[in-house]
Amino acid sequence: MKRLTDTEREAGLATLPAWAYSPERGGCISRKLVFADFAQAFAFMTQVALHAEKSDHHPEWFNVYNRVNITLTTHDAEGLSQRDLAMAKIIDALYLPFTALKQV
Ligand SMILES: C[C@H](O)[C@H](O)[C@H]1CNC2=NC(N)=NC(=O)C2=N1
Repeated sequence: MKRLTDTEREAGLATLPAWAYSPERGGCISRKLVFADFAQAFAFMTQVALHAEKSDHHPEWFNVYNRVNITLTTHDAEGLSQRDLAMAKIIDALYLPFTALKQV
């Protein structure tokens, strides 16, 4: 898997406004998500995990109660690849139904 060029990365990130780019570890993107409670957070993580296993691309993540912080990078590419952008899109889509359930 090829690492994205600066132009490819900028074009890709323009379609992922919730994700922040960091040059750490050759390049990665992260997003922080909030849920109504732990059950909702873990239900979401289960859906992401099933997709990650199917596509052999796995998130680095941190969960405490209703918060999930996710980082995506591609080891083979030593930075950001198309696979990270594809995974970020899926994560955004899977998160959407949970935002409606969030208690404010
Ligand atoms: C051997 C296996 O295919 C690789 O280690 C896969 C597994 N999951 C992965 N996940 C992520 N995020 N980046 C990778 O480069 C990666 N590589």
